[in-house]
Amino acid sequence: MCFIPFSPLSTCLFHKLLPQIPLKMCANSFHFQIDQLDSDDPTFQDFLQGTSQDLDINQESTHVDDDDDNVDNEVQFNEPLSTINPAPAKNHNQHNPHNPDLNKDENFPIWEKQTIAEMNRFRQTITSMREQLNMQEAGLSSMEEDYRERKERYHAFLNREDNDLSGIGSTGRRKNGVVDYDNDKFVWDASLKDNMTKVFGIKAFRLCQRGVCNANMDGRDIVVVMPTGGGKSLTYQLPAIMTTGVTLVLSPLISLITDQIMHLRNAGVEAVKITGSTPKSDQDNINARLGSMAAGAAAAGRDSNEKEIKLVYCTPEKIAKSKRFVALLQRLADAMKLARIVIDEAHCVSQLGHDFRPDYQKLHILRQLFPNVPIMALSATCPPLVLKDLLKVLRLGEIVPADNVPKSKNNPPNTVYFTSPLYRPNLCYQVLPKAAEGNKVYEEITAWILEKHREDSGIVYCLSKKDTEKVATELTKRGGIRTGVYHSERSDSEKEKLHWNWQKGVVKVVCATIAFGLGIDKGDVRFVIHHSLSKSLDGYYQESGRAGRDGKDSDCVIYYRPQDASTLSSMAMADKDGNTKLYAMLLFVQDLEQCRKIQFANYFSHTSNLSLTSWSTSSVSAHTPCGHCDNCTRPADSFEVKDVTVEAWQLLKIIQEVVRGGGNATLAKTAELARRTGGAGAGGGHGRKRGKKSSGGGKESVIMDLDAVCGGKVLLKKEDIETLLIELLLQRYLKEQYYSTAYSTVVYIQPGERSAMLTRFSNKEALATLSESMRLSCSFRITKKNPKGKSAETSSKKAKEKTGATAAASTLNLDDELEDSDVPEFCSGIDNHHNDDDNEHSIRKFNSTTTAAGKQKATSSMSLQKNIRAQQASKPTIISDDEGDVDGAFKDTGGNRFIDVGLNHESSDVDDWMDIVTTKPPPRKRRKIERGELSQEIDVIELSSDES
Ligand SMILES: Nc1ncnc2c1ncn2[C@@H]1O[C@H](COP(=O)(O)OP(=O)(O)OP(=O)(O)O)[C@@H](O)[C@H]1O
Repeated sequence: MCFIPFSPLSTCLFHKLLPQIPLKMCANSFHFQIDQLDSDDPTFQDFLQGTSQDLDINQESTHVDDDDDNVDNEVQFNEPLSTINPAPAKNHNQHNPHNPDLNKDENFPIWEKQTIAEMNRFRQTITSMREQLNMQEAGLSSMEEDYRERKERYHAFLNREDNDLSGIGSTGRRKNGVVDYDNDKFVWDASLKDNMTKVFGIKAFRLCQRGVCNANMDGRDIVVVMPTGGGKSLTYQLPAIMTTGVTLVLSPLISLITDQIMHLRNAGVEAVKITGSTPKSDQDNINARLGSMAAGAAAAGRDSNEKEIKLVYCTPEKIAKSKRFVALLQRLADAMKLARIVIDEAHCVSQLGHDFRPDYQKLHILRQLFPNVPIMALSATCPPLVLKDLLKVLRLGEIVPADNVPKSKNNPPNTVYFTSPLYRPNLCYQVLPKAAEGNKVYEEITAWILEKHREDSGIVYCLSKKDTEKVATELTKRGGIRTGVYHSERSDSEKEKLHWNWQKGVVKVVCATIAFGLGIDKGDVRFVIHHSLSKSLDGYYQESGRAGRDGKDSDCVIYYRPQDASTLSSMAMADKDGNTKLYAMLLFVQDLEQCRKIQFANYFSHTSNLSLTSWSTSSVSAHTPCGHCDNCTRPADSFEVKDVTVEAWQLLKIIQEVVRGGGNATLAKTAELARRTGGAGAGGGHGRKRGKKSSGGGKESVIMDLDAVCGGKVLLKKEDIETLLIELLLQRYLKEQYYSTAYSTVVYIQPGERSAMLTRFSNKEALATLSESMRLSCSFRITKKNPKGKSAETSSKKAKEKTGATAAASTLNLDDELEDSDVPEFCSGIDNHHNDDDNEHSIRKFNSTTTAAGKQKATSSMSLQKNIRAQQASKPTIISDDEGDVDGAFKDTGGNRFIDVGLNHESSDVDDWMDIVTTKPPPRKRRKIERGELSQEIDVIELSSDES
């Protein structure tokens, strides 16, 4: 509304000359409709030209009055009513002596000029006011829309069957001041379901999807932990299409983004991506569309038929690097058009997670830049420290469970935490023994696939790029299986082609490193095979979870042999908590008795904020065996639990002897040595004896005198010895020692902190005095009839009878023992981990459990808690070789003997050198091994001529 002071005379003249313009009288002003002030009107022109000379337009007194309902288009003459008396021309002149006398014709030219100038200024003012008002109108209509929506919700709430007026504040509020997003009724319920079916073709919510959608619709900060394939995408895509504005989704992989965009577009949802690979013209177009959303489409003059963008996908790198994009988001947020920010695979935020991405850490700016925009973090695995880190990095408030959210939003607002049962009953877990020879492994995997899933899609995860190619070739060669290879060195176009071929079923089996799979949305993956162990149980859960996303029965198989542990260990040592995580994985695969589901449940409920209920379903509790995994279905005669106290003592004695002589031994070589295989016969003397010269001339083999060292060879199969060695490692009777060279890391085993509990006995007969509780037992697979011809079942039963109580008692006893040590206490729950980062995984305890047959079996696995403590107590020593020579594996202890038994982790097929060389410390003139020969000769040491 304009207030322009006119002199009373001007008012009268104006009205007289332009009677078509309505003159309104207000309490103290006159109004002319500006619309009718047509500059082309001849009368108006006349007025301007000749008779309007007394208009006194004061530009500076013009102002906008937003409160007035008559908005604009009126000019107000804010003279008092009394002054419009026609008589007052004189008075006017008296009041305003500078005004010329209208009756004097000679003054007209001056007035004319002044008036025209004034009128032009007046017009400009009106134009600028119109613009301002248009913009305000746009803002007003969006506020009206918002208001209408809220009003509807409010009325709907009042009409709810179970409404409770004392809780009103927003939808879904209950009397006791909390919201239950999972169960309360909400005004958008019907529309949510409608859109889910119509747009996404999904008939019913599953897991916590409904609750998450409700919390999203209510503008909450949210953390969602749902299993892979659980349906996390729907929980933000559905609210996105139902709310005003755009949802920003940050996702780590371009392939994943492309996949999501494709699905959304097929569903008719307007989704776009802005990544480094988006062509500039596309980016400009998207930016322009978002810009017009921020400005209000009408104001920006965009095509009204153009669909509004509902989801924008980009990588975290884009946020970290593009100021222009961030500025655009800010404009959207200011215009209340940034509905929410979704962070997919949110565990990548944390360095403690298994997929850390540095650019995710920069996402802390989101809360700073957009304090009012809700943030949603999604993940499939989120251990407590990762969750804690995630909340910290993203500046999210304290978490509250989804069924008990305080109605008032605190500052900072609470984060609503959703978690779903991680147990997926359609996945059948199995650990199969892996043959020592590579060819046999390929043969077995091929046979397994052809027998179980001849026509199905699957993934074979391998440890190295080389392995992926080898396995793929072998599967095709041996079984005609159509395979593809995926690893980080494949080009983008190769990866894209493989994705396409796999989706279409042209490629049946993808042999890949773990780079493959994050976010792959292929529902009918019927099997996931691990050619080697995963580095952690979290990783394994995630990788294996890519099977059966459509809910149909699928297989998850690990081929395991203990030697792989060395390879993994050398890789894990560089990671924070790497060994702790690997040990959990080893406990999983070593266990032949406890249901896999229960193992997962125990692990995750202790290592993450996930309660055990995450592993229960509506029908079964977390500790009810799944009934279909290998351990639930394992025939009783296919494994035996043996008392291995003597064998453990022997192995420790051997390793002790190796170390005493200044040598090192790998797991594989210790197993060979213990069985007196790999070369010459037994010797006497100090337990070691010079063997025959090697054909190379400079090398010398020495075999340990097992009779002298440990009363004879260990009477177990090689693979059983390896299994036992892993068990001893997990129970701190052994520890690892790493030897790093420029090319690789070799893992040796050494006596651990608990070894003295056995090695203090001088001979195996003396072990008989060991109390039952101190004896050790271990489970072994039975692949053939045992040598004595007894049935495996009988022997197994006997063994169990003999050792069952022992194992349990041993566990207890060891726990007691540890109570006095100064190892920190372990606790569960996120809050208890504040000052105990290293203990993250130390709080799980594997219990013996009921098998499918309903029998309580003794387990040889001691409490993992103790294992972890062992880890902390005995941090591995890393010896580094400054020279970087491979042959630097030699360890000079200053004595006369030199023993080195090694394994190169880079090749699992290496026929490792296992000789023990007795000699004085050789002079440092050893042959430098070239890169090409590394895998074959890592531990070869050439002696000087005088010692040969
Ligand atoms: N309620 C539902 N009923 C049936 N199918 C569903 C439901 N929700 C999602 N899906 C389907 O399940 C599949 C997996 O969903 P989605 O990709 O969202 O899983 P995710 O949790 O993101 O998995 P990942 O962590 O592996 O990325 C999709 O094909 C999706 O259409």
